[in-house]
Amino acid sequence: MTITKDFIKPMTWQGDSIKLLNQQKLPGEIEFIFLTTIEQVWESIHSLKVRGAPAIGITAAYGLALWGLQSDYTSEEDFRKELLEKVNYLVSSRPTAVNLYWALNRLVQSVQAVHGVEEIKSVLVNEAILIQQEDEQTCRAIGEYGFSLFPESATVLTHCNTGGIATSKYGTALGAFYIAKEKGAELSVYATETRPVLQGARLTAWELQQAGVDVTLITDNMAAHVLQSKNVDAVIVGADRIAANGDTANKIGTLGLAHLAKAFNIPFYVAAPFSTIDLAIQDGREIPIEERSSEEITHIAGTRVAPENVNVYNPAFDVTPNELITAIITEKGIVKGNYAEELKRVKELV
Ligand SMILES: CSC[C@H]1O[C@H](OP(=O)(O)O)[C@H](O)[C@@H]1O
Repeated sequence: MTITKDFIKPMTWQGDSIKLLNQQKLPGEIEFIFLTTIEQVWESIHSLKVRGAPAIGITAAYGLALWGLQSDYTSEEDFRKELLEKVNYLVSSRPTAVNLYWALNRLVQSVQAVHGVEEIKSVLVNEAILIQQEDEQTCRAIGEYGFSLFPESATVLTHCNTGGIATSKYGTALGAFYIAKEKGAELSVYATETRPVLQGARLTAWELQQAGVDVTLITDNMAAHVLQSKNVDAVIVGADRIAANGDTANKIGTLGLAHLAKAFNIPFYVAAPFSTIDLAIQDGREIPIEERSSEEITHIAGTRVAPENVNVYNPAFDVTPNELITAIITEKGIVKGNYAEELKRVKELV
């Protein structure tokens, strides 16, 4: 059974708007919104209407292209100057996922040798479309490599949401489960709910259920017990930014899972495209960690569950040191060992 036809496209270029799946409404409602301004794109990324490193990169690229089409510059110099200001504006929506910067920078590079405002506008649109198209094949390849690591009828634990809606299609870590389904392999997945935004409970459980993948939802604080007692064969997670030495920023809670996997001698895999690898930074200490609003923690479904004025710390990501990562699964293969050398070598293949 080929499940790919059933994927919901999380974002679609409409020529004068971006059709976006509003992930804040899932799983109860499948709502599409149409973004018509760069400000709406910024807000959709910041408020997690669209989230997932590759997905926010693609959406930001469409946002920049949309702004270009709507601008009325005659001076190419002025247009280019404002273009860079809009890149910085979009990058400010979320600081951790390097895909946001990677996609926007790719658009800027794509018009370096192009001249004429109208020509530049056209190239920006085409490059953004190309990024989404390429991401589909990239994620499928990651899924194929990820699946190759799992034993027959494996039980796997995953964190947050790294599925088709977090990318252009297939996802990264979840891609392995989709490929398994296509190949008739029956995997069992434990999905952690992933407080505070509940990407696991709301999105991963929903995506895998829709795809007919056996998924069991657990709370984050059950992970140790599950890894200790449920014969889990592997842990696989996504990434938002991977430093040159393999240190990986991912959803808060990932670091704890990596230590638990080590303690229980379970392989710990990171699945990510090369657009998530930032060779410009040497190690995880340089990765900016987004801090989000206290309301994400003090409220559940709009109801206050913590006292007024309580101190809150809400980092959206943590950094897993490379020594806790068994392998990094990319579209160009499975990277192991000396990540500083291997990531650089494999990146040259991309
Ligand atoms: C392929 S999604 C990668 C990554 O993005 C998620 O973060 P967020 O939901 O805040 O955008 C999570 O860390 C995933 O692992």
